[in-house]
Amino acid sequence: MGKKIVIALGGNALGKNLAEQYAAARITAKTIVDLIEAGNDVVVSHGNGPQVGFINSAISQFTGEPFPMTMSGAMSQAYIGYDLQNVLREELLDRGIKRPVATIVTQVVVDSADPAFQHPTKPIGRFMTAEEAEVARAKGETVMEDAGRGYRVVVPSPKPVEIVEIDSIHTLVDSGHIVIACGGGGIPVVKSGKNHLKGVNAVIDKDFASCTLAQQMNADCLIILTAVEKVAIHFGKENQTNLDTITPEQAAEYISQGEFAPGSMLPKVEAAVQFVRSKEGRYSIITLLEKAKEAIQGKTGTIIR
Ligand SMILES: Nc1ncnc2c1ncn2[C@@H]1O[C@H](COP(=O)(O)OP(=O)(O)O)[C@@H](O)[C@H]1O
Ligand SMILES: NC(=O)OP(=O)(O)O
Repeated sequence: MGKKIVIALGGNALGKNLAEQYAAARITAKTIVDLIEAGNDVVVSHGNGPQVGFINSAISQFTGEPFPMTMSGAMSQAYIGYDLQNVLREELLDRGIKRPVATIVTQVVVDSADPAFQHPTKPIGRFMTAEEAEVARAKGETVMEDAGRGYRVVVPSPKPVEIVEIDSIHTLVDSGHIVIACGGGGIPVVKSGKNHLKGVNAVIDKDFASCTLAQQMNADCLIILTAVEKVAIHFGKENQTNLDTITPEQAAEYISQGEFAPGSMLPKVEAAVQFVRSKEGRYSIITLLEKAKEAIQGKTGTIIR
């Protein structure tokens, strides 16, 4: 019997420009359709770290005033979703599979008292040199080093509490649609007044939002696709050791030893552990975009179960 799988695509793994995004989306589409062809139910989510930063700084520069992060997030869901739904549609049709594909603009409720609002950790936009980082700091941005790859602006990243459009996602999935949802972790909103949802200036981590989505969908497996084939301990050092299959307890131990960089690998491993612990039999895979098919066959990737 097929499995229910939530696949989370990394924003950095989707490339730095439209051509790279399209190329990455095509590779992903093949993997996803392989899974669908094998009888699995697949729901897709994606990151937007680089993209939400590009959109926000471009529009803020153009208008001369700060542009809401929520609008930037919504735009990133639309243009990444557009690429993904098109490549998925084409790959499905090429293989003679008739399944509608749709992207849902998704809002995710966060807690306005989440301490994350006081401690920005989510890297967005492009990678900067140390000199560029100083210029950004002087303009009032919070900037952090990102996993040995350069400096990036960081924004608050509250935890997801509730997916607003979850009923629509269920309805579409139950009627056979391939759904792309919770892009960029979802547009962060807080409940305000009786029925109002107010956008907040933050970027939710898509790994945590995908974990929430996977739990709400009662998925068997959460696959997080990124720019490395395996999670490593002593990452970037001479004694780097890649991890194959680990238990959630081992993963938690490595987390407590500070093995995973905050804002990049840490949320992925934390989300994977949270998903695996949420119900007996659930497992999670972290691997490279183009290795997803092999990883699902147990041939590569880091499997947490
Ligand atoms: N312990 C680790 N093992 C593997 N990769 C790590 C580790 N710590 C940090 N990284 C970095 O994290 C990156 C994945 O995070 P990120 O680029 O933020 O993900 P996304 O693909 O979701 O945008 C990897 O490409 C790698 O550079
Ligand atoms: N929103 C988010 O988590 O994006 P990345 O996957 O690009 O970091």
